Amino acid sequence: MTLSTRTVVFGPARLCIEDIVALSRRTAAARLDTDAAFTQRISAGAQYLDRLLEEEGQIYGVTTGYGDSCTVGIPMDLVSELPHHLYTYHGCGLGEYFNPPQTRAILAARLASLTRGYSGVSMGLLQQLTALITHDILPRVPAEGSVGASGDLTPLSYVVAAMCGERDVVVQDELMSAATALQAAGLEPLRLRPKEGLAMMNGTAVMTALACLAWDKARYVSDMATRITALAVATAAGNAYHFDEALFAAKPHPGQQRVAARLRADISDIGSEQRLQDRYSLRCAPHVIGVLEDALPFLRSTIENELNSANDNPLIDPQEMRLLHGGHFYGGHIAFAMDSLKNLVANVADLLDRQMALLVDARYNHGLPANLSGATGPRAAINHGLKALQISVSAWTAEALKLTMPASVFSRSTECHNQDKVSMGTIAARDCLRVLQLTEQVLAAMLITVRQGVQLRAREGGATVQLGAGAAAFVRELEQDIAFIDEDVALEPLLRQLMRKIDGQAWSMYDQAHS
Ligand SMILES: N[C@@H](Cc1ccc(O)cc1)C(=O)O
Repeated sequence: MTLSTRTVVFGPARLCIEDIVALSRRTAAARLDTDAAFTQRISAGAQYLDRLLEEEGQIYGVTTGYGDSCTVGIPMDLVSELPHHLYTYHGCGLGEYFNPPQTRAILAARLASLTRGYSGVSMGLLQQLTALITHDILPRVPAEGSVGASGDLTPLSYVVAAMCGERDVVVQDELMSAATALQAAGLEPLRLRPKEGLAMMNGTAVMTALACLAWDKARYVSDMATRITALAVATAAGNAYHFDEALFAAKPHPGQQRVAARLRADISDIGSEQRLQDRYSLRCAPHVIGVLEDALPFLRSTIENELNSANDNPLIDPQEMRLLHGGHFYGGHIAFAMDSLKNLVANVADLLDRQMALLVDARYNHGLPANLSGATGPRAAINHGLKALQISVSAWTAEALKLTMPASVFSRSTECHNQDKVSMGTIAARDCLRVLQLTEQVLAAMLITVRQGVQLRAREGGATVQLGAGAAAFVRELEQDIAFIDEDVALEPLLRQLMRKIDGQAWSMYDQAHS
């Protein structure tokens, strides 16, 4: 495992999506801020809570039961056991487990919230959570069971349980008990102080972590879809003038203008158009990808505001010595961000699916062979080129589109009507990641398609556009990975290899100054 020298410092400073992504990929290390003002703030919060307890004030979730059970008083001699009960009875998650990068992002997002200094947790708890990240001890967290509004209670119960030496973790691909992993790393199981169970669980860390990863993937999808569009126009012998600067100056969406500018840099007309106006999947590509591009800065600020928020309950203000009871675990902003993002991304998948439909169809591709098959002579009859790949793209696109139903509108009253309105943000974020995965599959297929198409266009003639330097270099890179297809070949291994490269964002395409 290679950790770069980059370190993400958890303290008062604002974190960004890239910090969480770097921690999830283990290209950065984590540490707590050592500034005295920060450590004093954390200790002051814990001490204030102790004092409140001594005075036997009523503190939700400390001297009361949880949620609707807040009317139940907890006898003082049982207060210390309460936090352990919280994670224990929430140990009812099901479904797939979050993968290692997702789990790392979850740990980091929870730490980001607790280091706002409003949660009344001890320095020891923050250190234990940081230690999980540093030693890459990854709690095994089931993905299902959060309504995303009492926080991600159930999935986060697996994080706090692991910190206490309970349930299972994965360390370097090996499944083991948390107790064994803590011991091997020289860490003591944590004994929770009052309120610490709530502080760990009563927040939006799971959906926020997934949102950071989704945003990062979506930004890359936007770039790749733009570059692929340029190569699709080149393959189809389409027109670059649809992306004219004066044309786009007349419609002032900056993201859409940026996509058009990127297309202009990638392709320029060399005359003799085949068709005065290309079909929408080519001509209106900036109008589809541009919506995603325009939404990204807004979504970033929403996701980062949540990431840098104290999103538990109750909050403890150590400066003003106030206990604030509220509902900051409600993930409405992330639910909206993820419901929106999955819609934007699925529309891009659909755009690319339509482009592929044009390119493989000899009725629309301006003189290229059916299915973009490279076979010639008698062997052309038995070769079917990209026929099946296009069918797969149709399936992946349909599945992505099907998942765009918003999750947030499925709010339902739960927990004896205490949680009578909930965000469903975690479901939205999981849907969004699945839509992204399907869209990346479409991207992988389109890389094969345009790589094949650009060569066929050169072979068949009738080119109407010339590639810019960036696009031409990209085609040369694609040629390293993807062989020209003349004889039929099973494409799954190649698709998987391309998926890995897309996930690793192996190609850098455009200047990122604006997102
Ligand atoms: N989110 C609830 C707390 C809660 C915790 C655990 C539960 O099982 C239910 C509710 C609140 O702060 O009001």
